[in-house]
Amino acid sequence: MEANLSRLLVGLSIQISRSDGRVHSATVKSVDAVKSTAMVEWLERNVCRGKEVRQTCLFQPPAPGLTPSTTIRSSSAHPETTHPDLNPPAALKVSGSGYLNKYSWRNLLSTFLVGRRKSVAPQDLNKGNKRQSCVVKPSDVQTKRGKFGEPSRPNQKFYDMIQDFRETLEITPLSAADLIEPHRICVCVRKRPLNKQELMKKEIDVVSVPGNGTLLVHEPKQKVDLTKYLDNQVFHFDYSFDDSATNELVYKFTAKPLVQSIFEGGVATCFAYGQTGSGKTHTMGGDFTGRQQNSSKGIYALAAQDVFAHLNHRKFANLDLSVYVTFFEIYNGKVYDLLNKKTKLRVLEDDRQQVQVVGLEEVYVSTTEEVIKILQTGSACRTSGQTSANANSSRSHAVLQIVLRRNDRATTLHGKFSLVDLAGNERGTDVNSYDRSTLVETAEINRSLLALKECIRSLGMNSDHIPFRMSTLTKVLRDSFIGEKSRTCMIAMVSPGMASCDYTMNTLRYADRGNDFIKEMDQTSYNIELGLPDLLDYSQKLMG
Ligand SMILES: Nc1ncnc2c1ncn2[C@@H]1O[C@H](COP(=O)(O)OP(=O)(O)OP(=O)(O)O)[C@@H](O)[C@H]1O
Repeated sequence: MEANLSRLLVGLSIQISRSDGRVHSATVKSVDAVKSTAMVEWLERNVCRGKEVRQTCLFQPPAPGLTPSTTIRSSSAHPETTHPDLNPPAALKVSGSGYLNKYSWRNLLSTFLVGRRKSVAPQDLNKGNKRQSCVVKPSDVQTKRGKFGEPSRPNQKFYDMIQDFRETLEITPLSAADLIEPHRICVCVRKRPLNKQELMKKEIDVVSVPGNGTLLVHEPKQKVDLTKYLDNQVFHFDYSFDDSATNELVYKFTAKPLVQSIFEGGVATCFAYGQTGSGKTHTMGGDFTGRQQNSSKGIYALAAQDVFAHLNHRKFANLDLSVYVTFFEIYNGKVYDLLNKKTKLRVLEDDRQQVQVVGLEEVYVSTTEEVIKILQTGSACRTSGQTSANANSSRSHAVLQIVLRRNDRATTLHGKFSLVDLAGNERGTDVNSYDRSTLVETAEINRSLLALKECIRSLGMNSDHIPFRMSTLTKVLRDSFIGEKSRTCMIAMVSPGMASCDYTMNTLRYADRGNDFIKEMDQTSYNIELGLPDLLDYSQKLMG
């Protein structure tokens, strides 16, 4: 290349593509006419980074859907969209499979439609076609080698891509001092740390939690030509907790705000949802030290502690209330009382549609310590009856109810808080045993989780019809879904490992209720191939 022409390149703003699929702008800083290369630089989290690229790559046309000025950004205060050359259908056509999938697209939309979310540069996600990747000089994404020249972990390349991506994320972790927003339905996500086994296997952590309710899954994928790329999926929730969050922090933003509502005569429900081993019991029942569970550190005990604090508060003292607890398990559609030797109980509905669990033991309690004792007895009963404790416990729903009753003759119900450790959401095909009982068990779990989702969805849409008869779980929790004063919180737990990626995506899709805009979009059965202007138009209409 001519030296003069080379010099003209200096200062040019170009789009570069990274091996993890991100495409972003960079500036040409210098050219080497002899080597026919150019040095390009860009800022990444305030750090200047650079690469040497072949000059020929600078003259490649932009990849389909990527005009140099295509930018979609959101800021926490003012959603801002700059897309002077945005070509909607092409802009959609950026994922490895050709189009952003429905979930990425929903989240991409909600990223710039919901102003309170911080930008995680979703415009840079899911881009990984061959033409874009040609401009990357892979010096800093090359596979790192161990002592003997072998890759230092399986899937090292994906690990590097994820690390590279993380460097660009703006992290705003949730802190105890953050404001708690009132929600009738609150949906959150919690990522657990990699466990010992996963660390030993050098599992890759594929989940990032930048904060502000956002969670990213870096789904490792491979194209037909064996090129590896990340399909980065963005999800938004009311709160997202990273692997350093304590149970106390999770409690503060999820179940704690519901305690007051039961003193105001409401019905509150908190669900822990997720695959086996994702941390449901850890969150609800308390941390494990080896096999020993510290029940005082779980949401069950923290909620009980707050209930007693409220009971003694002068604001509620004149209500003259007493506290009772029930603890039961729903397994294969049947209810078993964990406070009465796992007695099987019947669920009946009277002609006023009141659902009763006949004979359920309701124990009077006056301190948190008593509740903790009851939890320990109940949990032991839950596991002692099983031969394969973990597999079985994860395939039943455990429900702790904290009931407030007036000290009148009829001990009238005042308020109720149900805390539910749901069964693992693994699909039937993923279990090891295929015998009839396992299939029945799986079908029942799927049915109840689907019913739960439908009930929460109907509740969110203020629908007159709540399909609570679809399963025993929703029947038993019927009063959680009806009435003005019902409040619900769902905590979706995810495991961070690459091996759990499919389960994690399932969990997030289940919990991803999106925002009101998304709900309305669902109702109008929108087409994911709508052009961007149509969607912006629609969103503006919705936002009034
Ligand atoms: N946030 C966390 N921090 C540290 N360890 C955790 C966390 N979440 C879970 N764990 C650990 O992971 C393991 C599995 O967690 P847990 O038993 O709570 O999963 P689960 O979802 O209830 O599983 P199952 O459905 O089989 O009952 C436990 O050893 C637990 O201590």
